[in-house]
Amino acid sequence: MAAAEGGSSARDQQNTKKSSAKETGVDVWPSGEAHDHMTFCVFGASGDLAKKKIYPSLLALFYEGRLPKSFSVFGYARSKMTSEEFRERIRMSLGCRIDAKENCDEFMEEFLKRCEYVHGNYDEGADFEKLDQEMLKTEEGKKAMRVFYLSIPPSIFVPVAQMSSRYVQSKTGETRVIVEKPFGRDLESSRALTKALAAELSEKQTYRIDHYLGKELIENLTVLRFSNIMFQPLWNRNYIRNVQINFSENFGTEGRGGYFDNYGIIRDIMQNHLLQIMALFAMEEPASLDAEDIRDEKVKVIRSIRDIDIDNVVLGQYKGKTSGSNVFPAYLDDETVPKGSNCATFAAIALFIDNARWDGVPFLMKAGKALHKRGCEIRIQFRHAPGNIYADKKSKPISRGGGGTAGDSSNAQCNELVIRIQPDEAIYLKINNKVPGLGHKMDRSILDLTYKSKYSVGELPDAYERLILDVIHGDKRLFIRNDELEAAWKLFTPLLETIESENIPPELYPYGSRGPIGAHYLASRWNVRWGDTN
Ligand SMILES: NC(=O)C1=CN([C@@H]2O[C@H](COP(=O)(O)OP(=O)(O)OC[C@H]3O[C@@H](n4cnc5c(N)ncnc54)[C@H](OP(=O)(O)O)[C@@H]3O)[C@@H](O)[C@H]2O)C=CC1
Ligand SMILES: O=C1O[C@H](COP(=O)(O)O)[C@@H](O)[C@H](O)[C@H]1O
Repeated sequence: MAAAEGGSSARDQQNTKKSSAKETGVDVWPSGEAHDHMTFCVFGASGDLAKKKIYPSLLALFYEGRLPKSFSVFGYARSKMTSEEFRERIRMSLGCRIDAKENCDEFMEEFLKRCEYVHGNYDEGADFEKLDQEMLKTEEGKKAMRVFYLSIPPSIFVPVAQMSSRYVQSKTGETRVIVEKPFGRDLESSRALTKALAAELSEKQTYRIDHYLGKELIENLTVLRFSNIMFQPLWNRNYIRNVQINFSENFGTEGRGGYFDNYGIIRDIMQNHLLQIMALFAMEEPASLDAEDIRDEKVKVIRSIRDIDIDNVVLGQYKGKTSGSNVFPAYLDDETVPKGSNCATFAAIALFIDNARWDGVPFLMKAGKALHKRGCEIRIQFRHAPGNIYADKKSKPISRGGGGTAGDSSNAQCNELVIRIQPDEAIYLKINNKVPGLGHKMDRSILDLTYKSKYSVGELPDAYERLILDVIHGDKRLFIRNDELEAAWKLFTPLLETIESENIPPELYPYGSRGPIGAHYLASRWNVRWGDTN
């Protein structure tokens, strides 16, 4: 994988000395492309994602010397504002993870100097021509790569792709386009979107972003699996009893109810983020780290997932709660949500992969909004040690008066590996261990790799930082290929059709709770206990 290898070595060689913002940046493009300028354009520049994620990530990359020496950032949207007003608006959203760093102000000012704004409609050729003219001015005749970020509602993905491909493609270098989710809302609409975009952009140019793939622990999943011999023999049905992939947020859809009601939690989180995690977890070892080899394996395993049976699904929706003087609204209290909506804000699903490695192993996914905490993790529960001489024997205490064994439930004696994706990134393994001393008391201990204790790297880069950098490097490992998308929709569309055609009512759960009780019944049906309830 020339691009990626070049990319990482170039990253490692970055000069991190923060003497001057003017000096920062890479001269030679990491993937070896012959460009000498990058123009990065955000369509939907006045929006929420641009403000929250894209500008802060670009600034962080600039600060770390990851951007090319010569670059410009364009914002494009319908809102009328001057470039100066745009810069002021960006300034308000910057800071975040770099504000405590050395010379931050200097970097911010230097970054803002490279930002320009053009306003126009999303379907007017003349407006895009104007954008092209402004870009050319900042490119000063250099060989320019152009990166377009479609940070806009999906309803206008196609016109913007059309206009940008007709009027603002780079004439001197490559053009790459980042497309945000949602990529459709079912198989049919996703195919239509893919077809319409393919008429304007080649697959090579298209970067479908799933920001979960840019998270540190997700990048590490393949490292953990394929570079540690101890995990390799264990990673299958012979040793793993079940796998749980849990996502929770401790806030509701506040402010996004209108968007959310058209999608629901299965489309918003499971069809993309959690399924991608499951694919990386369960796929066979790729032939290499090349993007196509990895994505080939992901598609294969997604295609091996058994059709989802509605009996293996629990749906929930949060209801309001009052706690002292705090009032937490119900999903249906949001004025942008249609009255009486049955949209699920929580789902739990049992999935099965019909292949030799995973035959019979339940993969339980759980995702919910307005739960008791925010987090995302993978839990791997291993089988019991066969014939375990230390297994619980309540009526037969061990000699030397130590009393106690490894616990009184079979779960307590099983090893569990937890990959905590967020917050507080960690990998830890629960093992049975003898409590030191003369007795024979055992307990469950943890081999703990908590990132913030182990690594002194400070705050980890945001997922968007990593993914934007990968686009600049032309590294597609962490982006969704069209056949992966197709396989994901093939899996979830029949389920979504059943839920919607039968208007299945969700089970209500209180805001801030652990979700509906039904999720526990689902787990026990497969002889599983949710690990995150311990
Ligand atoms: N916000 C988030 O946290 C996340 C967002 N996404 C996805 O990223 C994309 C951008 O998200 P976000 O920034 O929240 O979106 P916004 O709703 O904030 O829209 C972005 C911009 O697009 C323009 N716009 C909005 N609605 C319309 C419309 N109906 N027709 C034409 N233009 C419109 C507006 O700019 P103007 O009027 O100035 O042209 C707006 O500022 C979406 O596809 C979203 O699904 C994905 C993950 C998380
Ligand atoms: O894609 C989405 O992700 C966010 C959660 O992202 P995180 O990185 O903050 O965990 C979620 O809130 C949103 O509903 C969804 O569209």
